[in-house]
Amino acid sequence: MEIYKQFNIEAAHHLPNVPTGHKCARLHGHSFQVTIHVAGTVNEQMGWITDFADIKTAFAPLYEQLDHHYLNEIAGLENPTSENIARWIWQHLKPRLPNLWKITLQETCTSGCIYIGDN
Ligand SMILES: Nc1nc2c(c(=O)[nH]1)N=C([C@H](O)[C@H](O)COP(=O)(O)OP(=O)(O)OP(=O)(O)O)CN2
Ligand SMILES: [Zn+2]
Repeated sequence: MEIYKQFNIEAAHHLPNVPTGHKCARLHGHSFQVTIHVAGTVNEQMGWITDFADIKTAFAPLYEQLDHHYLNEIAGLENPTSENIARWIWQHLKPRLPNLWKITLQETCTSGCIYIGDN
């Protein structure tokens, strides 16, 4: 079974490697929606896979680094595309949340990224 918890992150960025004239070369902001998916078996005593609060606790240090920040200034996010942000979250979260299964990162209403690790 799979459970998830959503987080909203307000952040600014620009994309440094886009062609000249691309709109994303300019500084702009997004209300990113990050969804952390965890998979596992249901503990029958508790009736859950993992307490949602444990997902929140594991994600908290990353949330603090990302929310209301300029993403390009974060080590490893010099080119903060949806793909690179999702991968960065995975790399930092997986050691703290071993049953991490999938990260969905919605950048705008119509665009985003789904990442299940580079396995
Ligand atoms: N594969 C990717 N393509 C783009 C990314 C990305 O992270 N990965 N990022 C951007 C920009 O950050 C841009 O702000 C968001 O893209 P886009 O969907 O083009 O934004 P709009 O809301 O302006 O989309 P419209 O549907 O044209 O209104 C660009 N590409
Ligand atoms: Zn953008």
